[in-house]
Amino acid sequence: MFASENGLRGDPRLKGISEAIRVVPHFPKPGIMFQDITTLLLDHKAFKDTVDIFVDRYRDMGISVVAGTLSLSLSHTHTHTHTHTEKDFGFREFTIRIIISHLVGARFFLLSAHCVIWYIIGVEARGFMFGPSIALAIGAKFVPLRKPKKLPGEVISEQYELEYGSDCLEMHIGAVQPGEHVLVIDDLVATGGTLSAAIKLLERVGAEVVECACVIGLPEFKDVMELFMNLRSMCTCCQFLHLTANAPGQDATGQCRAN
Ligand SMILES: O=P(O)(O)OC[C@H]1O[C@H](OP(=O)(O)OP(=O)(O)O)[C@H](O)[C@@H]1O
Ligand SMILES: Nc1ncnc2[nH]cnc12
Repeated sequence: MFASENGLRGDPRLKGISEAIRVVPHFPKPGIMFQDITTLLLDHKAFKDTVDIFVDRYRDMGISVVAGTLSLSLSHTHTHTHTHTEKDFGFREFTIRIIISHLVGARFFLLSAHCVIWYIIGVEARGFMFGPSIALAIGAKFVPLRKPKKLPGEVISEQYELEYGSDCLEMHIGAVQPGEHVLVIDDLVATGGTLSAAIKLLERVGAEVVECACVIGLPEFKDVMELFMNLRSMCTCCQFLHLTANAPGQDATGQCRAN
């Protein structure tokens, strides 16, 4: 599983994070087991631990140092190749990673590549709850991807399908420049449609999507792999939590269980 693959095995933070996420059955429509991270936000320790896991990851990649010299000019950018180790998340070659994560039922998804991140991209609305904290901590900029008609400036749009409908993401033109390296943050990946749309949007403006990271992944959505494989950016899906929406041991009040 992701935790053991990525140096988080036995990490005491995982249980607290897992238990702080509520599952609300049949919301927003019958049959959906809604993973509610608002209860995580009420738990200071669990919330901080969640952000810290992301920050630890990117700090280990030296991103805070590079972000300190962040420049919109490509000529001033220091880019390095980062070789992931088992210790710092254990990322392997893309295809292998996808297969492994799906075999174990991935719950924490992280799309990976090998360079320095300049921008954190948050997906409305729940990506905004984690993205800015991570961006501040590692010294990166934060760019919001918003739902339609929310951004006042000129935008580019990308439509996508959701577990319970369809939607559209928009980003200000000029918010990210061609060649810039970005990290996409969201709370959860289900079908992968939202993250795929985010990546496509960023690719259309010439950005390099270094990674996408979510707190929760729903392993029952197998087609997420195919979606990511069709993208230009390097992507993978991994887990550090094991929260199963309708598994035994989870009651109707929405209590989750850890690995
Ligand atoms: O992997 P997917 O199938 O695309 O689903 C995941 C997305 O769904 C949820 O957002 P939602 O669209 O419900 O919007 P919200 O954050 O505004 O509630 C969640 O926060 C992710 O962004
Ligand atoms: N089951 C779920 N819980 C919370 N957010 C979601 N977005 C898509 N599916 C979801």
